[in-house]
Amino acid sequence: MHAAARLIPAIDTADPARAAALAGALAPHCGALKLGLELFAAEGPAAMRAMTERAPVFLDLKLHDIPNTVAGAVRSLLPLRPAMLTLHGLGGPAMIAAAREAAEAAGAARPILLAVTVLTSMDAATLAETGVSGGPVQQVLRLARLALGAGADGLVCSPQEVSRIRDAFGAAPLLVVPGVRPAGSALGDQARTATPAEAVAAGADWIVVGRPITGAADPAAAAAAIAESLPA
Ligand SMILES: O=c1ccn([C@@H]2O[C@H](COP(=O)(O)O)[C@@H](O)[C@H]2O)c(=O)[nH]1
Repeated sequence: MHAAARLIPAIDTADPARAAALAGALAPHCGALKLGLELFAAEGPAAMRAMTERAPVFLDLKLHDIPNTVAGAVRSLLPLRPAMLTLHGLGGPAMIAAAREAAEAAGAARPILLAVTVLTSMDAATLAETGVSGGPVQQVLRLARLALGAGADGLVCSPQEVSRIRDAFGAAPLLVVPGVRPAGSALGDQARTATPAEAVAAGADWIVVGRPITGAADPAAAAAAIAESLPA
C-alpha cells in the first residue's frame, strides 16, 4: 500500500462548510476520511455527501446497543455506503454477529466492520475505574478475540497494542489505529500514543490523525508531512 493511503484524517467539526473544505484539501493525501460523532450528530447522513465525493469514508459511530438495535442501525447506514464502520467490542459477540449479518445485505459493497477495543483516551488507571483490571493490553486482546470470532473484519486499537495483536492473531485482522501523534504534537486527551511511523512499523494498516492535521495552519501540508514520514 502507498504510504499516503495508510493515513485517515479525522474530520471532527460540527461545521459542514469546514468539513467540506477539509475533505477537499486532505483527500489527495490520504486513503480515507473519517466522519465521526461530532459531524454526524450535527448534520446526519447529509454529512456523508461532501466526503464520499472525495474519498472512501470511515464512518466512526461506535455502535453499542443490543444486537437487534445495532443490526437495524447497520441496515439504516448501508445506503450511505461507508467503506468502514465501527462498533464497540464491549457490545459482545452477539452484537458483532448481528451487525455482520445485517451488513451482508450489501454484498460485495458491505462496509469493513471494525470493533473498537479500549478507547485510546484510557490508560490503565481509567480502565481500572470501570472495573477492568489487568491493563489495556489484556483487555484489548480479550475483546479482539471475541470480536474477530464473531465476524468483525478488524479492530480499532492504540498503537501500543498493535504488535501484540499481530503476534496473537497474525496479519489478517485489519488494524485501524488512532492515538497517533507526530513527535512534538500535543497529546490532548489521548493516553496510549505513538508516532505515525511507529504505529505503521508495528503493523497498523491505517492510522487515524485528527487535531494535529485539522488544527494545523496548513492541514494539507500537515497530512502530506505525516504521509511522507511513514515507512513504505
Ligand atoms: O479509541 C479510539 C477510537 C476512536 N478515536 C477517534 O479518532 C480520532 C482521533 O482524533 P485526534 O484529534 O487525533 O485525537 C477522533 O475522531 C476519535 O473519535 C480515538 O481517538 N480513539
